[in-house]
Amino acid sequence: MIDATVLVIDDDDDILLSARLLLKQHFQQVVTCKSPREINVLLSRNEVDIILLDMNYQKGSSDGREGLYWLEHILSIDKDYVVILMTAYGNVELAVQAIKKGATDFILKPWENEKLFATLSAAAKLRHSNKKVNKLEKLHTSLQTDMARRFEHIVGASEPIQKLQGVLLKVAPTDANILILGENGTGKQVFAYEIHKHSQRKNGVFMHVDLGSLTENLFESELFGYAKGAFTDAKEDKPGRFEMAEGGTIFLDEIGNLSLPLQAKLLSVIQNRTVNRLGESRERKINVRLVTATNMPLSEMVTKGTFRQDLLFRINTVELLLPPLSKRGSDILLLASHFLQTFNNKYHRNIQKFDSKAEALLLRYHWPGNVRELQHVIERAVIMTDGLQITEEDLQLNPQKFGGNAAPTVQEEMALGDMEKLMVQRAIEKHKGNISRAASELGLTRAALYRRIEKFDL
Ligand SMILES: Nc1ncnc2c1ncn2[C@@H]1O[C@H](COP(=O)(O)OP(=O)(O)OP(=O)(O)O)[C@@H](O)[C@H]1O
Repeated sequence: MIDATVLVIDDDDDILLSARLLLKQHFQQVVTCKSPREINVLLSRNEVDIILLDMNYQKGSSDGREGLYWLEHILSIDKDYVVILMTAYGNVELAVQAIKKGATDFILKPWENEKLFATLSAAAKLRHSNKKVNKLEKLHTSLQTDMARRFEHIVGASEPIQKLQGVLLKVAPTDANILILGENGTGKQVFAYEIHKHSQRKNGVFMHVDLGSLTENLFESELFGYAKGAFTDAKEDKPGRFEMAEGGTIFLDEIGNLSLPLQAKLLSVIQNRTVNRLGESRERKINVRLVTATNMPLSEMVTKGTFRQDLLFRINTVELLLPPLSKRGSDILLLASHFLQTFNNKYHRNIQKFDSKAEALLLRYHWPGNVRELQHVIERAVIMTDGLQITEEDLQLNPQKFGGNAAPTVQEEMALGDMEKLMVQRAIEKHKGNISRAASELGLTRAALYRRIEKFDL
């Protein structure tokens, strides 16, 4: 039984009866009616998928004009209705005209049952895939809107940020590969999305892939996809992220974390602009714009032999170096006000501003965690503040972070929690704020390390 509702419209009772008898054996629901004037009511009452529409209604008419009129009317209600026209007169001209106006197919009366069934079951398939595409388009639009809301826009009026925005606007519309460098939390992802938003691909997908979180095993299946049976759990064919980003932008974050063998695999995809799903020999062409980011010093890594020079040359057609927050002057206050607004909305608060001492502290502090840290500090302050202004105390900034040498020494009776905090602090200092490296030294994932930084208020 085909899961579709067919509406048959014809002024001849015999036709309606034989259509009903035949079609109800195969289709979930069959609705019939004698006059196209009932179309509006019928379409609003039933979830109709296919409409089988006669071309002539008035006695003696055979030019099919009425049919064309009602066809247009139906498609003006919803262009995705699948309409099959029928007529007793074999008129090729009319068929062509009907198809041009959006009919899906045409059938001659008297019909052969097999032919009618074949036409309608093909129509049901078409309707089904139209519905699927519609659903996916809606999902895509809502994801895009959601994404745009999440990233909003780049906040910053300082000279370095203005310059970067100028470069961004120049290179975004080209298809050049862009490498974004900068410490953790400087806004690499925000810039990557901004590039996408100003590119020719802005209506396509923006696919973010955190390479740092992919294990060696998952890398290929996740990025390039796999064929059914390629490995035990491969129950069906699955496209990889490159294919899913078709026509859009793929943002490969933490590219400095890739091992040399994986760098070679990625290079070959970028060079050939094709992917091979695991377990499949076929090469699939890809059309994606590549944006990459890392907080690691890729040039130094090339010198040390831990990053391939040819891969670096492929990805860095244009390089954007995001400055640490402490080098952005009064952007700190702009960003702080921006986050104050965001969290006022989120927590239904109405805090007006920062008092002058709090502002001075925000400007003085050196922000090792950059914009992300500022965001967390303001969120916490919005939650904790009782008054209408955020004070120095509300910011709860750790004075140890002002100097470099204030780290505590290990004491014999140090509590476990303090010990953990000290280890985390030292690892971050040792790697100059490079979270990925500190995390790998501590044997933690980046997310786990971020949780500890939050927990210990570092
Ligand atoms: N210029 C900016 N304007 C507004 N928000 C920003 C800006 N820069 C960063 N943010 C916000 O700060 C947070 C951290 O930014 P983002 O994730 O882009 O940093 P990142 O450099 O990609 O970090 P990581 O290296 O840890 O992945 C995000 O919530 C982002 O929305």
